[in-house]
Amino acid sequence: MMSDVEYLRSQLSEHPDFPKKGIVFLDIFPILRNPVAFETLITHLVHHLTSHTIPNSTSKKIDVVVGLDARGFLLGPIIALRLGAAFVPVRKKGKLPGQCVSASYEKEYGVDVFEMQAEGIQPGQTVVVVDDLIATGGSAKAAGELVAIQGGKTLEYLFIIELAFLKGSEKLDAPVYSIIQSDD
Ligand SMILES: O=P(O)(O)OC[C@H]1O[C@H](OP(=O)(O)OP(=O)(O)O)[C@H](O)[C@@H]1O
Ligand SMILES: Nc1ncnc2[nH]cnc12
Repeated sequence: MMSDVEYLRSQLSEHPDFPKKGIVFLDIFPILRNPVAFETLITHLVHHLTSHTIPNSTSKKIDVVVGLDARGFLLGPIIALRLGAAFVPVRKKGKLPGQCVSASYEKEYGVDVFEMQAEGIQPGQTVVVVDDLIATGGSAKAAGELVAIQGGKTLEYLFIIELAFLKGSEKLDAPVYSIIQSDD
């Protein structure tokens, strides 16, 4: 029988030269189109978070799930509801009302800015950051900075896919958990 990981990997689709030449785009949407695969994905991530497997974590209680614009919004709220935690979005600059904190991050061309509402995280709260994929780690690093500015403690960064050869996890201030690692 296939493991969860093998099953989820079999559901991904690869798109060479998208959105531009030289990039192999890994598409998670086939998983979301298939309710059995989507349930397997969410159950796998929630089980990971609730089964004492976060390295160096003294408490398994998670106060806040932070999801990254845009595909982290498809996973974060579901995980937060299953944990009984808050969901807080990180959005691209200029989209969130009220007082915000901001952090810049590097994209392939130039810089972009992420924001979080200032009341999103209280000092001392425990946080996991969720996104579909980590490539260079720039987006996740900026999200971690927003958590730290607010006095939150990031316990872990969670992804479906890690492009391991880019070593994005080395930029981050907490452990990374990814279901699928891609080495090319
Ligand atoms: O590790 P990094 O090099 O920062 O790249 C990872 C980010 O890139 C993708 O989003 P993208 O910036 O394409 O934006 P989108 O979610 O709006 O499509 C992906 O969903 C991550 O958020
Ligand atoms: N190769 C890739 N596939 C999907 N999303 C990405 N975001 C950054 N790199 C990506």
